[in-house]
Amino acid sequence: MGTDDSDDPSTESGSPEDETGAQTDLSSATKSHTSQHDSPPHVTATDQSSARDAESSSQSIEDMLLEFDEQKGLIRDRSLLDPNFVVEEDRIVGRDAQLQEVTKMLRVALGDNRPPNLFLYGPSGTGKSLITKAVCNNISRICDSRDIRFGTIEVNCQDLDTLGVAVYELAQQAADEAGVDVQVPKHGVATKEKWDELYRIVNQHFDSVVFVLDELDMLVGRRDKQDPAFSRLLYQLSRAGANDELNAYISVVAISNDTKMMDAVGSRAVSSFTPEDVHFDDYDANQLQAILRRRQDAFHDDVVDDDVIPLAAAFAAQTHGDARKAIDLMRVAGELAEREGDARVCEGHVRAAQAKVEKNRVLEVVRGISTQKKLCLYATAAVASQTADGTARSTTGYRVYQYLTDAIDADQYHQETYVNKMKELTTYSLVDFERRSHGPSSGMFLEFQFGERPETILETLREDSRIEMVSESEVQSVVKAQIRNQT
Ligand SMILES: Nc1ncnc2c1ncn2[C@@H]1O[C@H](COP(=O)(O)OP(=O)(O)OP(=O)(O)O)[C@@H](O)[C@H]1O
Repeated sequence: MGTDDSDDPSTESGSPEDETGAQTDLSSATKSHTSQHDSPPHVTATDQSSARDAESSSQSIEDMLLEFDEQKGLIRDRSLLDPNFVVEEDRIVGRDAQLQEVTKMLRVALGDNRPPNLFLYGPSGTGKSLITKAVCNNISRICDSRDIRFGTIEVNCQDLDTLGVAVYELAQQAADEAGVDVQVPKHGVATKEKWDELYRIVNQHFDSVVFVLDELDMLVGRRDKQDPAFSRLLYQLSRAGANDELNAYISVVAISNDTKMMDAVGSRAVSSFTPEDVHFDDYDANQLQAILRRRQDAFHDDVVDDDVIPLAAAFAAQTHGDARKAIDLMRVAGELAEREGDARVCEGHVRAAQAKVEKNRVLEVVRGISTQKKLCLYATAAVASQTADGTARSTTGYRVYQYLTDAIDADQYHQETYVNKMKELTTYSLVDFERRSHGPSSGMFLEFQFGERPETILETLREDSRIEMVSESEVQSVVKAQIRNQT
């Protein structure tokens, strides 16, 4: 097998491989038909397979659908490989401390009291949302038996661009949880009316509510950088909980990947929000293996090779131990094996899945960036691909950037602009940096480190026709020379 480009979303529709395949089948079928007239029927293996191919290409869509439907898949329970599915408690591994802390703090809701506000932070895929949901689900179940009307009102702030949209989303989620309709329109009304609607729903239907604001730092809003929308949301919600606007007990759980998010929260919000912090650290490869093993029954019995889970865990641990990535790799590997009609998921499927997942992620980022940013990224990734520790110094990256811009006759920015463009790319978590100095002679520089393999970034960027023009081997020689010159 190997990397299946037809799985790439950019080639999904119109699948060029399928077209080529169909043409080959048709031409060989015609040839064998003609030869039957000219000479005695001597059926070769090629003829047989051509005939089979010709037959299968005349199969109706319905026949094909039914045939695929009858094929035994490898995946038995897809929900276990879905990142949004809340797994049972016995499938949660390596998060005892956080589970205990969050449970201890939120259990106050069971005694008909107000739980504290929480700030859960740590890298993506480290179980912040899972732990919150698992604890809230349990509280909800017990509250039901005690006649306490408990609700979890959860929003992911990633796709919410203004405070008004976020408040409407909260009202919508509250209404869904209560089984009623929101009575204000989504657009064309002041944010104050949306707040009032949220308070109305909460006051009418709940005794106690936990608001879960996932990826809160992404809610920046348009107004001003000093007082971002997430800060205003925190202020308003936690203040409403403390005064008469909300009768129900309110706790706000803010979740973020950005450990510094609280530094950006304005002083008004800090004084009303005052959360208890819970830190989620990276998983190591062993923990990731344990997480995957407890989901192995997502697959039918005995269809997953022994080396699949260790390899998927090792790939996911390479970046920062992201359980979502590990689970995703298992799912994609399983789906690749199914699509290829293989009887088992094996190491090769995991490697192909890794290439595909990485490439898709990089594609997602690079698709929308300017040529200049692509050149900065390409130069830096080219350096990182040649250093022993996979890092790239900004000073070296800039020289390679200069070479690239000369080679394709593009505008050339100053080093400071190159550095700023690279820094902007850190918001996509594709690249990170640290300020460093290797002694007085080297001066200060930024050291960039990539979240994905630099080779994947280079490969993806070479799909840009301007970058493709530059000789790969020449870039490599320039990079090597520049690395040798590093002091
Ligand atoms: N300790 C764990 N045990 C079992 N599954 C886990 C564990 N931690 C995370 N997962 C699984 O990994 C995936 C991602 O987890 P989750 O969404 O909780 O991460 P997160 O820290 O909230 O990430 P993000 O910051 O990106 O939202 C989910 O499918 C979740 O079920």
